[in-house]
Parts: sequence; C-alpha cells; structure tokens
Amino acid sequence: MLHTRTTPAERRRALRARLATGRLLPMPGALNPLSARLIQDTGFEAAYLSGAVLAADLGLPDIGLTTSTEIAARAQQTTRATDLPVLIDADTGFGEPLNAARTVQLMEDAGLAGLHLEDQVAPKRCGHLDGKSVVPKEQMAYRIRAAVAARRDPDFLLMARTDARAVEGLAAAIDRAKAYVDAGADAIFPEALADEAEFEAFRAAVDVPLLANMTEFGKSPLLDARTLTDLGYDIALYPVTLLRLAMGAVEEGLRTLAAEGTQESLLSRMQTRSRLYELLDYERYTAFDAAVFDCTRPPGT
Ligand SMILES: C[C@](O)(C(=O)O)[C@H](CC(=O)O)C(=O)O
Ligand SMILES: [Mg+2]
Repeated sequence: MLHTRTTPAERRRALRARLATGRLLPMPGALNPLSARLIQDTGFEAAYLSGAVLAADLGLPDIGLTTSTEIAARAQQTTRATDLPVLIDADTGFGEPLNAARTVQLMEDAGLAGLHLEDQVAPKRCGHLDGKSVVPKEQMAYRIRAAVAARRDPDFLLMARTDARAVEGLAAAIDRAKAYVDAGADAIFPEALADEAEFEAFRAAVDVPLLANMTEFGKSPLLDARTLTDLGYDIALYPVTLLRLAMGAVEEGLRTLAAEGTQESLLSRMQTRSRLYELLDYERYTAFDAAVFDCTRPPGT
C-alpha cells in the first residue's frame, strides 16, 4: 500500500547482486509509474526509464529538450510506485561535466539504482538516427570521472553509453568503452550495434557488464534472450516497448471508438476494473480507511 517496502540503497544492492549472478537481466522501460508496478507484478527484476519515453510522454522528440530536474521528478514518482531497481537514461548528463555530476546526485535523490551517460554532443539525438556526433573520448572520460566523484552511494550504478559505432566505427567504439571503464564506468551500453558479430566483438573486448539495447525499428537486430545469454550480455533493454504497445492499442481504440460510436467491441482488450484495482492494492486502502474511520467502535478501543 502507498509506500514501497525497500530503500534506494537496498535496491541498488539488489541490482548489483543480480548483475553479479551473470544471468541475463531483462529490463523493460516503464511508460509511467503504474506500468512500473506492472513490470514488477509480472516478475521482472528491474525497470528502466527511457529518455525517449520521458520526452514522448511530454509530447516532445528525443533531442535533449527535457531537463535533469524534469526527469528526476518523474523518476521519483516511478521509484515510489515500485520496489524494483530502476535504471535511468540520463542522456549526455545535461551539459558540462559539472552538470553530469549534479545529475548523478539528483538521480540518487530520486531513489534510482543507476543511470547511463552517453558520449554524444548536445543536443543529443536518438541513438538509432543518422547524423549523430560524439564528443572526443577524453571529454567523455572527464564526464564520467565527474559523475563518479559526485556519486555518494558506491552501489549506484554508473553506466557509460557510447554512440561511436555509428560515427567512428566498431573499433573506435570499443576503444572508447575501454577508456570509459578506466574512467570509472561500472558498465557499458554499446549503442546501435549492427549485427550479432558486433555484439560478440564488444563482449570479447570489454570486461564489465554489458547492456544490449533491443529497441524496435532501430539499427540493431532484435536478439532474443537466449541469444543474448549465449553472447554473454548482462542486461537486455526494452526501452520503448511498453510505450509502443500502449500507443498502438490507444490509437486503434480511438479509431474504433470514432468509427463505431461505442467502445463495446474493445472491452475484451481492456485491462478490467478489477485488475487495475488489484494492481493498485485498492482493497488494502479500503481496509485501512475502515480501521481508521470505524465509527461503530466505542472510543478508546
Ligand atoms: C535507449 C534510448 O536512448 C531511450 O531513450 O530509450 C533510445 C531508444 C529509442 O529511441 O528507440 C535510443 O536507443 O537512443
Ligand atoms: Mg535515450
């Protein structure tokens, strides 16, 4: 009810421990706090907050328009709704290395378990679009060192993302990843790898946990969990999957409603009132209310 049961420190430890098992960790992106609850309820062990989803939620493209305080506020709402460790997409850190440092502290305060910072120049773009640019390797290493220095909880996961594959090629991306690990990154997110062989090459070259971005309609193939396990990846990310599913259903539903003048034919595809209430733990709120406001009890009992 209301509150979650775990502290941010416990969730960070849980994420670290889960990664240490070496088993692939599937990580769906929440589209709002309620969906984070559903991710937990379905049995997933971690959730993600995507920059693309956070922007789209506000009706904005993913080009670095959202601010660190804006996403921290949404993150806090999300971490209040679930006990899962949540990893957030912190884009470029929202400015200079000092801004990245402040971003780390904001995200720690929002109860998150970790974040990733990328090496794109600002304004960034979606990693699966053409025309990206990256900052020099040394500048990104500086960004990471600033983030590491600002971190107060050593269990807060600092992941570095490199967008260099599409700009400078695979070898340069691997070289950058190694430099980012040397700068203190706990894990690496190689963005927009082209095929399975590239995923394999990255794994062979880098020693820390690796995230595979399984975003739809992008540049990378959609590798299934078994393949990613065989490749030795640690996190399978589904950043925008829930938003795309939900928006697909919403769009179709709106068309049907407009065409048919009733939602009758849509009912079987809707989450029912009772399932929603179950997810919200409605019954326990009602029971709590009854205990507090039970006027039939004699005073003092
Ligand atoms: C992971 C990502 O950074 C995100 O914001 O979710 C995006 C996902 C997408 O746009 O499909 C990215 O890969 O750049
Ligand atoms: Mg993003």
